[in-house]
Amino acid sequence: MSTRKTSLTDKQAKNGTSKYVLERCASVNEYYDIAFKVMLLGDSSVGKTCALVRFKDGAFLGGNFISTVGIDFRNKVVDVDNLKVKLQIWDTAGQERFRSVTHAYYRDAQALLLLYDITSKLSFDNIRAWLTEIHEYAQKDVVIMLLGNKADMVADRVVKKEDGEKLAKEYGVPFMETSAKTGVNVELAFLAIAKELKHRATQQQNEPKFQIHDYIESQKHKSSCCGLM
Ligand SMILES: Nc1nc2c(ncn2[C@@H]2O[C@H](COP(=O)(O)OP(=O)(O)OP(=O)(O)O)[C@@H](O)[C@H]2O)c(=O)[nH]1
Repeated sequence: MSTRKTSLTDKQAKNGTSKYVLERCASVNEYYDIAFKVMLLGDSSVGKTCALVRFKDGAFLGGNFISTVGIDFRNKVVDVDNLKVKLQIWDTAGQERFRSVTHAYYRDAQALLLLYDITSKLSFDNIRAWLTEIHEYAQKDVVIMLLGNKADMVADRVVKKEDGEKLAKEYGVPFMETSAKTGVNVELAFLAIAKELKHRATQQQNEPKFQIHDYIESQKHKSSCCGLM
């Protein structure tokens, strides 16, 4: 965990602010009913940190790219069916040299958001290797969601949306395309995960199972008027 400070400092330096540290202290005391650990995974530069900052702060970290060092986390409490659900979201370094550090955190995670970059074929091709790693190190019943990020970069797209859908179907995981830059589907991805985890933890025997795929589709359609996809 000695690496966490380094990555925070790097990203703060980029923003010229130390507000993240203050926010983190405040959020430690924020009231919640139930908490879950979520991890962001995927190749370096696919947009894991930006997706987290978009969800947490509603902002986009543009400018020069500074790679995460090791692992870092941020908390966010969301309302799910009148319960306060705290998501402790771990932002991992995509670079190969930090893999052994991040492996140690897999086992505690209840959900994994696995990202690729729609403008990078390599990041998409590497998803299979990430899934192999997940099956090796994560809990058997971990919730996995596949995200094709940078959906705003239409002109540079090299991975078709249908290819993302096909891969997700093959592994039986939910999928959507996101943009940390415009915010498209970022909140929906985290909320769908929060709902799935909350339902798993509190579900009564006679209650119908929460269907994450159906939820995502219904929300996407509901929001299509407002720029979501
Ligand atoms: N256009 C666009 N750029 C993005 C998006 N998400 C991230 N970026 C840019 O992509 C670069 C990498 O983003 P990061 O969030 O730092 O990537 P990361 O996956 O955390 O990378 P590592 O920390 O090395 O694992 C940065 O220059 C971001 O500004 C997006 O949705 N759209």
